[in-house]
Amino acid sequence: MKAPVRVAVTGAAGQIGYALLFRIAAGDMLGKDQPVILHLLEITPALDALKGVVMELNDCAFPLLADVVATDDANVAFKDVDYALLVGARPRGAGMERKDLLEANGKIFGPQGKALNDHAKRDVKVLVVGNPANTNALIAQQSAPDLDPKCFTAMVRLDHNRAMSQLAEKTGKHNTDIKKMIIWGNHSSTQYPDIHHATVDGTAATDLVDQAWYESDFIPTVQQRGAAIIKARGASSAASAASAAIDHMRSWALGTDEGNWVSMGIPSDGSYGIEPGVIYGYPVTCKDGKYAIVQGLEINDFSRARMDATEQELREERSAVEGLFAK
Ligand SMILES: NC(=O)C1=CN([C@@H]2O[C@H](COP(=O)(O)OP(=O)(O)OC[C@H]3O[C@@H](n4cnc5c(N)ncnc54)[C@H](O)[C@@H]3O)[C@@H](O)[C@H]2O)C=CC1
Ligand SMILES: O=C([O-])CC(=O)C(=O)O
Repeated sequence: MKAPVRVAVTGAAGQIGYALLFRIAAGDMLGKDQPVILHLLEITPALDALKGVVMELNDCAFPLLADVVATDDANVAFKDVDYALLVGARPRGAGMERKDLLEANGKIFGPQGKALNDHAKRDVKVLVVGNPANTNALIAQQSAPDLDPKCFTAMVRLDHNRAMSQLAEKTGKHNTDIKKMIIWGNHSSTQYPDIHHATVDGTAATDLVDQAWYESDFIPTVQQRGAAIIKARGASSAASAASAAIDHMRSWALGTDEGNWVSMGIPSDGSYGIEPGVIYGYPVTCKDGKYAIVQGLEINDFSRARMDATEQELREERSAVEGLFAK
């Protein structure tokens, strides 16, 4: 049996937390041979609710759950952690854009970035889920000068999965037939779901669907899916978000499949002409616990305009939060 690894989850008593913790403890994220110690962070008023979640975790008698730490202190929550899923943040309501949450949520991520800087393992893998995820990840990263910026990622995997599902439905195929989907940019309504490199059961996706459907149906459906869920459910996506978080971390830790890639929000290194530093959705392959941007893809004018628009939004969000980087 492997030695246990430490996995921090913030907002552990929230909706996504409730859909996430039990799957991590069951081995869905890091494998059925990897014991985990869960470190659960909540705000003080939610500690009672968190106690109930811990009771339920214990009641599952999971073979892989080695221990649980429940706390309202980020310094305790991030002590020696190998993985950190930063979920705890307010969700948006109907009629809001995710960036409207920056004021309420941005201030959470400076102190948490600093606590990670001071206490986490030096190769910690951080996934920011709390919205607006890309810019919150930037705030955390900028507040952790002693950690490699590559430790910090934001979730665009839910968008990636949504895009695969839409394309599968349109072409009458299964999700597993879709390869090489891309979400470029921000987890927001400016994100650019790109099918120019995608294949469906080995055939180029662009040969199977027409431009009108791509432009006027597929792209807006994927961009607006979060809002559509809020309208239908009266609450933002939780189970699908938790599932995407599991997918993101599993790909990063255990690797991507040969001949395929996934989308991750990562600090830009300037690839594809994107402003260095902003946390931008890129196609990546993962191996041995590291991700690498897929290079050399041909970008046409249609794609370029959309990649630039979502980059522009990320630059604006960055300008708005520079005061929130913790020293
Ligand atoms: N990146 C993505 O694809 C997605 C992101 N989200 C975002 O995830 C976040 C969480 O969503 P839900 O779980 O549905 O919300 P929720 O309101 O059910 O749960 C959030 C939890 O975070 C806790 N919390 C608040 N501040 C905290 C702090 N400083 N430290 C630790 N915990 C804290 C709250 O007490 C609450 O229990 C929201 O910002 C939502 O917009 C949701 C879906 C997809
Ligand atoms: O739309 C929201 O606010 C929640 C979210 O990020 C998503 O479902 O993609």
